[in-house]
Amino acid sequence: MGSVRPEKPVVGYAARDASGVLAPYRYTLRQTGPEDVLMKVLYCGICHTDLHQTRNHLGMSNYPMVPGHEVVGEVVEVGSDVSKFRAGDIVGAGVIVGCCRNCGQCKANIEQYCNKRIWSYNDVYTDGRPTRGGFASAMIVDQKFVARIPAGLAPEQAAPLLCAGLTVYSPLKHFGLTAGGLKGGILGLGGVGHMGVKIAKAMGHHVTVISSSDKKREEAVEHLGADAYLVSSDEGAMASAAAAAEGMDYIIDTVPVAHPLEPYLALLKVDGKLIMMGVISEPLKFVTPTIMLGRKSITGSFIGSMAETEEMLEFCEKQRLSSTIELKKCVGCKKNQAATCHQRNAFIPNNAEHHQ
Ligand SMILES: NC(=O)C1=CN([C@@H]2O[C@H](COP(=O)(O)OP(=O)(O)OC[C@H]3O[C@@H](n4cnc5c(N)ncnc54)[C@H](OP(=O)(O)O)[C@@H]3O)[C@@H](O)[C@H]2O)C=CC1
Ligand SMILES: O=C/C=C/c1ccc(O)c(O)c1
Ligand SMILES: [Zn+2]
Ligand SMILES: [Zn+2]
Repeated sequence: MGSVRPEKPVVGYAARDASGVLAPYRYTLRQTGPEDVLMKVLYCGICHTDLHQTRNHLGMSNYPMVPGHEVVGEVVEVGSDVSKFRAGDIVGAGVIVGCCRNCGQCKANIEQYCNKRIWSYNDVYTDGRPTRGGFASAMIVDQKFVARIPAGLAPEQAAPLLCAGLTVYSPLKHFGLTAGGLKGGILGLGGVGHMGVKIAKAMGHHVTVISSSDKKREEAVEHLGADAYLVSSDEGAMASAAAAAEGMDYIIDTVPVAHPLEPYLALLKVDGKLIMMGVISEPLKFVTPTIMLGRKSITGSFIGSMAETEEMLEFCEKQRLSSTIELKKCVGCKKNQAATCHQRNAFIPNNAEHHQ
């Protein structure tokens, strides 16, 4: 006998092609299984990966696609084997909603590197259905991939932490870059970059924002608390920074398009790390002396684990860190109440019933 719970009809916003346009799309969620958490979506951040995926930048997009992987919701129903969450809890889900649980990576609690990871959208779930993300009225997620949003974090502020926040927190922890006094660079001041500044500052780092223009100087220095600001096209300023006695311990590179690496490698100190975050499907170039003469590393990192998600959320609560967001009302309900701020967009689909 299967579950007697019915499948839940939902409305989401789907890309039907690579144009980048999203429009209402109706579908059903699977029945709430024993390990499942059904959540009403309250807020969902917009990550540049949503743009890459909806626009088929990676050549792997399947349509219709309901994006969204910075999801905060209220638990509506839990499966029989779920004890950690109950109806009414405020929870979050991110980029990954499944893994094999048996491989070395899964056993080491770095399930984001499992070769059988299941993405929260544009993938196929264990039941053979397409996965659909958080630009929707509701989502069902296995409890392993659900995190509790701490009471001290506003739900809408928490949404971008589930990808952008985690994406910078994880490599700083993994590469041992958490000590106070380190010198860090944040290349690209968008969703991931602005969380990079906040988290690195909270760790006590000296933070330099490296941006493509002068437009975000005030944002970086006055609002986010960056210690220095470099415009990447200002060759004089870049050369002076590279010649500075002490270089940077790390640079978190969030640029989402192909770009030269050598100007940034030049800013690193001996043993410094250029940590690539951007999803770039073209080859990047550099000449080897730029890393050899300083034993520098170019590395990458992919989101973070569920254990790190919980740790990062606690860190943000403790440090009173939040994301900087722009709230957008659901486009479908026509009540456009855009409010406040800069940098990030939050998509608010909890009015999706309006369209049913
Ligand atoms: N590795 C991982 O696990 C993750 C990877 N990503 C990837 O990281 C990248 C950044 O994501 P996110 O921060 O959400 O993106 P945003 O669009 O919010 O920010 C990217 C920033 O890069 C800079 N930039 C420089 N050149 C360009 C360009 N040609 N087009 C757009 N931006 C440019 C801009 O900063 P400025 O104006 O300061 O120059 C911009 O604000 C994406 O490729 C995304 O897919 C995202 C999350 C997780
Ligand atoms: O935003 C989160 C996802 C990041 C991501 C990283 C690497 C990759 O190949 C992707 O398709 C997405
Ligand atoms: Zn993301
Ligand atoms: Zn695995």
